[in-house]
Amino acid sequence: MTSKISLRGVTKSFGPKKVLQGIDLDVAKGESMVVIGGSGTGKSVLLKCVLGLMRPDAGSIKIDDEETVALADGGRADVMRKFGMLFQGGALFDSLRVWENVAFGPIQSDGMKPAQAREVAIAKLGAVGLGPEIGELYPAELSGGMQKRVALARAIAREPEIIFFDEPTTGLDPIMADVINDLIVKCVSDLGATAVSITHDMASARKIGHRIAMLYDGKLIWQGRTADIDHSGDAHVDQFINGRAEGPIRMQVRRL
Ligand SMILES: Nc1ncnc2c1ncn2[C@@H]1O[C@H](COP(=O)(O)OP(=O)(O)OP(=O)(O)O)[C@@H](O)[C@H]1O
Repeated sequence: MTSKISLRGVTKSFGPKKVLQGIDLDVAKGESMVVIGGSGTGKSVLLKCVLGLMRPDAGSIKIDDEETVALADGGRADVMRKFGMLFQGGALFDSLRVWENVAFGPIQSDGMKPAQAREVAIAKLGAVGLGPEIGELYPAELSGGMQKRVALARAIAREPEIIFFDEPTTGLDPIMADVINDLIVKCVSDLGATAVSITHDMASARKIGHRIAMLYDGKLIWQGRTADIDHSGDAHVDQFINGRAEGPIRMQVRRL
């Protein structure tokens, strides 16, 4: 089976700081992969490398078997068209109405006429449980949970083949986080999309991931089926998923 996304030997350093030290990762078509790891372990750097927003120092990143690391702007734009993205914090445009936020991709990237894009936006808002009246509001008029729903509607508006979720539950209470997790699962499965998420929320990782990979010290120290993470046999994974202060992972805290 060919992978939708395939990384081999991806490395990235900033000066002397080696953030990624040889990442190998395969995500199959239609699979939902979640990358977990503590703060500062390089989850965002990894995501930016796959998105093409940052260039790795070495290694290969293939999307649909096509090498993307050295692509020039035109080829890069073609690959990016396959992507949808839910940014941490939503990143909605404050000055646009909700429906205009959701319609932004279809209008800007696909050249869809505004009237048709508005229909699409209203349908996608419906898919995340928001009525058409919400489309007329501005983001500032919505709660954090509703903003996340709008951001999800925007991420799926162009029916992307691959959707990236950056800390999708950050800032939400546990119940709203679970609602968003359920919506992510539903939207990804309805689209038949491939999903890659980064998070340190284990409840979210367990709910949305078919497979989980853990990033630690620049490497993916464990990857496997979500159901197997409780029996990983790795002390670092055990400490992380159980949220224990004691264990092989040492947090950098300044002593008072
Ligand atoms: N553009 C950059 N220049 C220099 N250092 C960077 C840059 N981007 C990231 N880093 C460093 O790389 C390391 C990993 O950062 P990254 O943001 O990927 O962590 P993370 O796992 O996403 O953390 P968090 O969960 O807190 O968001 C950090 O030490 C960070 O300071």
